[in-house]
Amino acid sequence: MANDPIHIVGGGLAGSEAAWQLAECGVPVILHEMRGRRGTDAHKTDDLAELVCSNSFRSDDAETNAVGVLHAEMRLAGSLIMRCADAHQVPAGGALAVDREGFAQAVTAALAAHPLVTVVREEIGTLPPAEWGSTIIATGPLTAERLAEAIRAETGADALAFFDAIAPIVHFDTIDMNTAWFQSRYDKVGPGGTGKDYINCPMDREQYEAFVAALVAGDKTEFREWEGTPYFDGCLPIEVMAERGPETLRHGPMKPMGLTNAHNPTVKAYAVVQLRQDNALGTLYNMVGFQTKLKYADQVRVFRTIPGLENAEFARLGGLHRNTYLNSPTLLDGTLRLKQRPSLRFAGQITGCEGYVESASVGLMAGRFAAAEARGQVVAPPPQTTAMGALLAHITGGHLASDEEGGKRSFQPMNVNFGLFPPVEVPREEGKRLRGKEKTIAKKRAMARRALADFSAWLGAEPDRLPVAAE
Ligand SMILES: Cc1cc2nc3c(=O)[nH]c(=O)nc-3n(C[C@H](O)[C@H](O)[C@H](O)COP(=O)(O)OP(=O)(O)OC[C@H]3O[C@@H](n4cnc5c(N)ncnc54)[C@H](O)[C@@H]3O)c2cc1C
Repeated sequence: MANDPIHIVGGGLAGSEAAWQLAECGVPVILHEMRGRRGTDAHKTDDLAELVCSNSFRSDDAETNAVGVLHAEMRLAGSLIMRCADAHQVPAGGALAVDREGFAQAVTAALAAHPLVTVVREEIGTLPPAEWGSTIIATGPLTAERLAEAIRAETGADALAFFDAIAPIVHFDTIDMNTAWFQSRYDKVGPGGTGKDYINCPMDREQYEAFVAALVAGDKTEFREWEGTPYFDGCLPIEVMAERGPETLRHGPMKPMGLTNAHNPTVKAYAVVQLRQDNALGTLYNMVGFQTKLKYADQVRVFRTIPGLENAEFARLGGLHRNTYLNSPTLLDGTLRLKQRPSLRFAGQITGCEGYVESASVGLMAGRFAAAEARGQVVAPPPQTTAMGALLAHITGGHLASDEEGGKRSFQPMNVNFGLFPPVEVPREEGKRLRGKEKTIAKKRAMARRALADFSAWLGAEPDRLPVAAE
């Protein structure tokens, strides 16, 4: 019922946006935030929606940049986070950067002033009691331990990750398939596979030795205090493996066995880098076993020495940091509810998105879904052609769940990027005229235009129209 309050746990970017969307729909909200009672390893204040690190919401270009499109969609949907970011903008070229204190204080004040929002400062240490009814959990990458344990007990040990060991993800159309080839190791056909499920990039001995030396010499990010958890097997950074000896990688993620170079079958590769399809659309591929702490510039420099990846564009670079997130594609339904307990919805980075804006946008969707449900309306997610829909599809199932080595989890958090959008054709005349980079930009423009048109249509089609930006 719309008069029963909806509880939200966590008043970060996602929880604050979800609370705003609900309240603006006329649904009362109780927002439980522990800061004020206890802190996290990264937050410094008690403000809601505190930015824990950079003060940038990244590119504000809604014509050729996916995060800019996400900004635009959020503004169309009456986002509190975007309204406060716009009001507290500081100069940053094409990026949207904010005065962090002014921004967080504005979000805190707007929620405190809303008659339908009650903020309670307390840590929630268990799963919400049944009497709470519909609840959104938006406790973020640093979810307090007791609640994280309770979520893990409910969902299963493999369902909640505490570490984000990220391998770089490459846009397929930037891989040189005249050098690389499709093949699964030993041509093995896994469930739903074809025996050609991986992209393989070959190296000869000289290339391999130079590559290992570059990894060892590369500039690395140091662990911060709050990341002081030791490495564990299965997500050792690639450069740590390289440091263990020159042959380690050839017997690990770069082993050449069971693979025959389709372009040069008689020459055996000395080592092979494999990439695995990362989204259902086949537009993104991740570098298998390449989780890394190399600094971003060095990742680009060193990984572009891999034959076939000389011109690779990365949808995301690798990293290794503390991050509590769900294996959402198996756990959540299309409107972010826990399948096994639909009164619980999740939002923000804990669902497996990455970044301030993405987290807030998932909060926005969760708030709208919960509001529609409270009002007895049918909930329709935004289409995958929109930035929010593309992100939601990544979170709730638009990825591949297993790999040929036996169904290991492969879901990794991700920023919004055009690789998550279904492909689009540029108008024929334009397509004929353009080449290379210009064509790529034209495609991005077409995706951005389509996203904003479809998002506006989605907003307009919502029953009983949920709030949108002031017209
Ligand atoms: C150290 C660090 C640096 C980051 N830097 C960036 C960056 O520079 N740029 C970027 O785009 N993204 C960054 N991120 C990623 C991510 O975008 C942010 O963490 C973002 O704040 C996530 O939004 P959220 O709402 O999901 O979680 P949060 O903003 O973290 O909000 C979660 C809230 O839940 C509260 N909470 C947790 N457990 C409980 C509980 N049991 N009971 C009650 N309240 C609870 C927390 O106090 C917090 O206020 C960073 C993440 C980390 C960890």
